Amino acid sequence: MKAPVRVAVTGAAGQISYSLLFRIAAGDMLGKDQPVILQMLEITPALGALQGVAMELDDCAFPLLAGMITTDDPNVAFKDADYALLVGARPRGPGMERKDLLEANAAIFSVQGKAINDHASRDIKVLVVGNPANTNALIAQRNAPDIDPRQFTAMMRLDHNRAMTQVAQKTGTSINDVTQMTIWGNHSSTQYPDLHTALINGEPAISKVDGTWYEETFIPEVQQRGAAIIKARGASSAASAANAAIFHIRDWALGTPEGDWVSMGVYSDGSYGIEEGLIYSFPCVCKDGDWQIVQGLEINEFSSSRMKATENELKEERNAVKSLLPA
Ligand SMILES: NC(=O)c1ccc[n+]([C@@H]2O[C@H](COP(=O)([O-])OP(=O)(O)OC[C@H]3O[C@@H](n4cnc5c(N)ncnc54)[C@H](O)[C@@H]3O)[C@@H](O)[C@H]2O)c1
Ligand SMILES: O=C(O)C[C@H](O)C(=O)O
Repeated sequence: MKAPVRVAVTGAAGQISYSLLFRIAAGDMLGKDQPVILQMLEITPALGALQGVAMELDDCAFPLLAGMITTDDPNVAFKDADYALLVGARPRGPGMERKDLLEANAAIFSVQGKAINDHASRDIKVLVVGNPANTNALIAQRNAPDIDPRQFTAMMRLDHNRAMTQVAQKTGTSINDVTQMTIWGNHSSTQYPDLHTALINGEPAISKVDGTWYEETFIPEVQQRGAAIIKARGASSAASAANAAIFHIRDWALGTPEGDWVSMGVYSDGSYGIEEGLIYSFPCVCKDGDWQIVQGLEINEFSSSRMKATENELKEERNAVKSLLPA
């Protein structure tokens, strides 16, 4: 058996975590041979509910669950953490855009970035789920100057999975036939789900669908899927969000399948002309616990303008939180 790793999860009494924690403890994220210690953070009033979640985790008798910490202190939650899933933040309600949450949520991520900087493992892998995820990831990253910025990522995997399912259903194929999907940009309604890079059974996906469906149905449906879930369920996505978080960390830690890639919000190095330092979603290949942006994809004029629009939104969001971004 391997030595246990420490996994910090924030918002641990919330609805996403109610699915996420149990799957981490079951080994779905880091493998069936990797024991985990869960370090669960909540706000003080939610500690009672968090205790109930910890009791349920106990009652599962998970062989891989090597320990648990419940706390309202970020310095305790992130102590020596090897992984951090930053879920704790307010979700949006009907009629809101995710960036409307910036005011309520941004400060959480500066505090947590500092705590990660001061207490976490130097090799920590951070995934920000709380919305607006990309800009919250930027805030956490900028408040953790002693940690490599490449270790802060934002969750785009739910959008990636949504896009794969939409195109598989449209073309009467299986999810297993779809590869090389790409979501560019922000986890928001400006994101650009790009079918030009995707393949269905090894052939260009764009050649299997008509252009009107692509532009007028596929793109807006993927962009608006979060809002559609809120409308249908009366609450934002939870189990599918937890699943996307599991897939994101699993692939980052254990690698992406040969010949395929995933979409991750990562620190831009200027690839594809996207401003350096933004947390922007790119197609990424993961290997040996590291990610690389897929290079050399052909970008047509349509794609280029969509990629720019979502980049511009990220710049605006960054501007709105500049007081939380140390120089
Ligand atoms: N990136 C994505 O694809 C994606 C998908 C789904 C949801 N989300 C976002 O994830 C976030 C959580 O969603 P949810 O449905 O679990 O919400 P929720 O309200 O059910 O749970 C959030 C939890 O976070 C806790 N919390 C608040 N401030 C905290 C802090 N400073 N430290 C620790 N915990 C804190 C709350 O007490 C609550 O228990 C929301 O912002 C939502 O919009 C993102
Ligand atoms: O849409 C939301 O606000 C929740 C989440 O980001 C989602 O995409 O389902």
